Amino acid sequence: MSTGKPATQYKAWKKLQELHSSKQSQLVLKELFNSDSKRFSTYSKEFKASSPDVSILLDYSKNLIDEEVLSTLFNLAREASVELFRDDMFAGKHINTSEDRAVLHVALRNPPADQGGFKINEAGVDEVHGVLQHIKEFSESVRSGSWKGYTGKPIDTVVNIGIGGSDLGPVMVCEALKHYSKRDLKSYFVSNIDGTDLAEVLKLCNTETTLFIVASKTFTTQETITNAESAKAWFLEKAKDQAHVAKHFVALSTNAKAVTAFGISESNMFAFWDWVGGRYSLWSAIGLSIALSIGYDNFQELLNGAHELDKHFKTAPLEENLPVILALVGIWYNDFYGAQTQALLPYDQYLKKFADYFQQGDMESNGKSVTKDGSRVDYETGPIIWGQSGTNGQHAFYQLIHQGTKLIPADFLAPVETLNPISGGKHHEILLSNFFAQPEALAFGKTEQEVREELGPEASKNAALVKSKIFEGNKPTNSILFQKLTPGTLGALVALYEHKIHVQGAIWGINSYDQMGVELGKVLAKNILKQLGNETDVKGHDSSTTGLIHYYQKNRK
Ligand SMILES: O=P(O)(O)OC[C@H]1O[C@H](O)[C@@H](O)[C@@H](O)[C@@H]1O
Repeated sequence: MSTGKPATQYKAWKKLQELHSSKQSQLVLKELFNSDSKRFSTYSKEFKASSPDVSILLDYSKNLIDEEVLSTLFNLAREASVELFRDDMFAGKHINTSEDRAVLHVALRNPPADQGGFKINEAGVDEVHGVLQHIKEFSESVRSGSWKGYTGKPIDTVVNIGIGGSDLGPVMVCEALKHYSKRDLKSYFVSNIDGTDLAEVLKLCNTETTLFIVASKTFTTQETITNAESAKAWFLEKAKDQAHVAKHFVALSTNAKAVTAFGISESNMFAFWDWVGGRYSLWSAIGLSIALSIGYDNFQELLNGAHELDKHFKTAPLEENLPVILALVGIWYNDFYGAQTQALLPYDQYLKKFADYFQQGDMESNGKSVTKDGSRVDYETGPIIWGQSGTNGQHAFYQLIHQGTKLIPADFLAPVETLNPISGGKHHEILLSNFFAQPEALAFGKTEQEVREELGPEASKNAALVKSKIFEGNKPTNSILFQKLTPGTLGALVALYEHKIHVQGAIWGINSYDQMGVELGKVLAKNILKQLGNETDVKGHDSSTTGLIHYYQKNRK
């Protein structure tokens, strides 16, 4: 089990603080590369899955690290019992201590034990393959057209209604694997309680040919249940008969009672279990919209790719372990350099939702300030995750990364092969040129002398211009090159970052698997909702909140 100890108590933590103060001036990328011609081969590792098209190269050589820093970071991981905590997760121990739950998204992509899967003892784990079979049969019947709507027509539109983990995973994966999707089966996602979200999607739907998936682990989330009720009302306005609901509404949930109370029969429910965290649930029944879009075999490939990365995480020595390396390098900046954020910059248009997805994955997991043993941390925990696809980001916010005052560690991701080699592959070559150029420029910058040479005689006339064109460099990045965006590769990439989050949480001693901060919001909004009817009901707030509610009450039509 994770020690739950404050991280500052580890010897390696103190050593890292010392190294940071004593070595910072020596950790200059230009010099580190000049003095070591093998730096790339020393600090890059390749993950290869058994499937030939799934491989990931992690180059972490452009980080402000040397052997001493890195070995101390690995010592930190050992002192924090990262290996034990990892094994506890795979064994089904209740590492989500506040909710007394196992954390077993790895079980969702685990093949049966006789086919090389991990042995995991936890109630529900032996039901995983039965639910996958249900997903397979159902998705195949919808995709083939044998599942018919209430007027006998096949389904041509799928609307997933869910929020948070019951939305972001399917949204990200359906976008990322659009290349493999069935184009005549449209997918929409409704998440926001803002009626606009549902209303705009319903304008695109036909009651006779639309399937609604109500995705909610708890089946109590206000946004999802309200959206689902409104979608059902819209459907019944046309379909009239309650019995038709069974052909157009299915549920993905752990809460069978609430699902039947909503009017969806258990035979139309795809189950999962309390040991699947919302932000780790795309591998579970929550992935039904993915299987519908890309087909069950591709969905299975996604699971297989994640499982391959799970095996790597479980068995590779820490020094060779990609999620561990990413986690430790991240901690170096987050806790010793004072970096506040981490950018995710995929040079692959299909991955444009990758950073959005890991905003929840990382920030809901590691946005905590109390350790498992209840102490307030006196160090930084989870970073702010942000980013967008390259090269769009270059024309938006890279200026600040290159020349601003903040240190922004960034991960660059790109495929070796594109799925769309248009114009003879020209686009992809340009894209990759940018992918190679940006980390290089960030690391090595541009000196005053280089700027002067570039400007020529103009330089001596305009000192301010010279200064404005200098790039200090020494900005750290990881570069991740994968072969091609297949379902298996995507599965492995997502699992890579999931396990990175796990390792960081273990070192910080926090519970990465609860989300008490989000729960509070749900309660607060429900209390105010009851008071919105009458001015006299508005009680118990500060003058600002009361004033705002009164203003709304006076002005609403
Ligand atoms: O699937 P549900 O139960 O509707 O929860 C949706 C989301 O609610 C909250 O925001 C959190 O608990 C998230 O982790 C969760 O993903």
